Amino acid sequence: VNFALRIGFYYVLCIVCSGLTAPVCLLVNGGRTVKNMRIIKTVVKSFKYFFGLRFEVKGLENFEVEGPAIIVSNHQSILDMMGLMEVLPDGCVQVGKKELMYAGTVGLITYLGGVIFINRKSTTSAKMVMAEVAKTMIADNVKVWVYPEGTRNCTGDLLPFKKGAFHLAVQAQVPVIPVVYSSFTTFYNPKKNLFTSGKIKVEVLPPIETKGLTSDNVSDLTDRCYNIMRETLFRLSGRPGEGKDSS
Ligand SMILES: CCCCCCCCCCCCCCCC(=O)SCCNC(=O)CCNC(=O)[C@H](O)C(C)(C)COP(=O)(O)OP(=O)(O)OC[C@H]1O[C@@H](n2cnc3c(N)ncnc32)[C@H](O)[C@@H]1OP(=O)(O)O
Ligand SMILES: CCCCCCCC/C=C\CCCCCCCC(=O)OC[C@@H](O)COP(=O)(O)O
Repeated sequence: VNFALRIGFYYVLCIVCSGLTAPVCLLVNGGRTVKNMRIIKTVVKSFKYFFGLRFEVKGLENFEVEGPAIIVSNHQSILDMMGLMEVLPDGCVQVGKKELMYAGTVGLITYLGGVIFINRKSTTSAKMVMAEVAKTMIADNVKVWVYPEGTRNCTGDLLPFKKGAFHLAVQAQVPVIPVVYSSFTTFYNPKKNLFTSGKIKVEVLPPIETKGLTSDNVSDLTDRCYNIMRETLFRLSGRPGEGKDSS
């Protein structure tokens, strides 16, 4: 019951705050633009106090690359939105599933914030959207945040990475910046109805350059990021190597 109440409250908070923030975004910035993320971020950063969550962030200076970049991070839960806003650099949009667009006021606020919507069921259309993004991120100087696991996963390990983020980085010839959040399993587990207060360690890792790489190198780049992020996840979560073989 406690779990349902807390998660329910989170949903209500998201829906109500989106409804209140949307008109502010419209008044200040006039429509769909990444500038709205600053406003959204300010609102969302207060959410953690309601749930007793603390963030310990390291490596923020690694976001200070010149020009655009692809940011990749692990995706555990809808609660990630708080962790996202905790560190989100200016001028950064996220790639999200298109279903989010229809989530009422939350859909509206993600639209206004400039979230790039993709249809995960159609590789062809997702690739087309991503190719377009590769061009516009240079022109508009924006960073793009992608969850390369492609779905939520709260097992304490990483799912295999989808390659979209890395194709994007190579096509735009921009660095990849990995961000890792420690495992939520000690304080959040929907299967066990667990959702207590807790501490989340966040580490922004050094940028990985892609200058000169071609589509032939995408698989290697993906594996490299995966391995670095998995090691970091285990280190931050204090469970070195547990789960699968680390190969
Ligand atoms: C005030 C209150 C506010 C409250 C509220 C605020 C909220 C304000 C924040 C919102 C925050 C949102 C956060 C959302 C979070 C999600 O919604 S996460 C879910 C959606 N995101 C993703 O899925 C991103 C990751 N996925 C990808 O990048 C995937 O690669 C794609 C593009 C979807 C394609 O998927 P796929 O076909 O399943 O996968 P994949 O195996 O990668 O590709 C198949 C083949 O195509 C190739 N390929 C893939 N992409 C490309 C490409 N671009 N070019 C060429 N080839 C390609 C691959 O290499 C592969 O070929 P092989 O190498 O196997 O030969
Ligand atoms: C017409 C009224 C409809 C009302 C519907 C209201 C729904 C309100 C929904 C959401 C409140 C929480 C918003 C947090 C946004 C975070 C986005 C997110 O983390 O999405 C999950 C997605 O990345 C992964 O998708 P799957 O794990 O594959 O699934």
